[in-house]
Amino acid sequence: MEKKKIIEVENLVKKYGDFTAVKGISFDVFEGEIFGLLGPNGAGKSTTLEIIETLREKTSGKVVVGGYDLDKSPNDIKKIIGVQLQSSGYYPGLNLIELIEMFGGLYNQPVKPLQLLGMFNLEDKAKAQYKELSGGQKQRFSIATTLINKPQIIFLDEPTTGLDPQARRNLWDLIQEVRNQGTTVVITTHYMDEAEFLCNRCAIVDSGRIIAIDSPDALIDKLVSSGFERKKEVKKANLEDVFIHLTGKELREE
Ligand SMILES: Nc1ncnc2c1ncn2[C@@H]1O[C@H](COP(=O)(O)OP(=O)(O)OP(=O)(O)O)[C@@H](O)[C@H]1O
Repeated sequence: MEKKKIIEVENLVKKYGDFTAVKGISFDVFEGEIFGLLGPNGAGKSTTLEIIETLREKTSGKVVVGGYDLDKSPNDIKKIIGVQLQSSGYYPGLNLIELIEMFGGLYNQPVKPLQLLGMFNLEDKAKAQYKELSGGQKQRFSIATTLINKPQIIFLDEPTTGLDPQARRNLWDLIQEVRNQGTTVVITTHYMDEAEFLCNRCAIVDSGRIIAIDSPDALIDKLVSSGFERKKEVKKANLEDVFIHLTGKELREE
């Protein structure tokens, strides 16, 4: 079956003054996949994401999201996407239930705060304020809020940065669950293990260009077939396995 394109990016360019941060990149995201943008600091990942999210002006190129052209129908795009807010967007006086109700009001959507919080293991924190949450809980809440307007696509910019191994793995499961429920996920990350675990396909971005795009498996196979070998023999476990084995999989932040 032909996979349906939900995001089409063609020859996207972004200049900041004389500096060209995004140098004519093109890629498609298919419906129902987890698509990763990987790359070193300053590669242009966030810029690209923010343009697709309608939060930043592009210099040139074409972007189509859910069939809507960014130049003609940015407001239609806004309605079908879910974006993580900066922490400053969470009014300090409100608890998690009240925040979800407020966003539901803004999006004109009926919400079931406790059900949403339950999906993200936050029902115990329903009456807490955002600032009282641990790092992992904050990330889970911010991903939960991306779902309030029942979007077709959510965008996650480095969702597990700064989290401990248990919280990261827990978030990976949640992101997969969101995708399994039918939402397309676009994610940026610096963690290659994360991309390998989560992404159906990923684009590797360097200095504003896409230098490779495929499934993690295919990218690895291509490197191996070129004769690449790891210098050190790989052990059957790594230090993270030791850590998880010793400290368990349960979340520690509660
Ligand atoms: N508002 C801005 N004005 C000028 N230059 C900017 C602006 N925003 C980003 N840049 C520059 O554009 C380049 C790409 O930045 P961007 O944040 O998109 O990279 P990134 O791949 O997301 O990096 P990181 O992994 O560090 O988040 C960087 O060189 C950055 O300094």
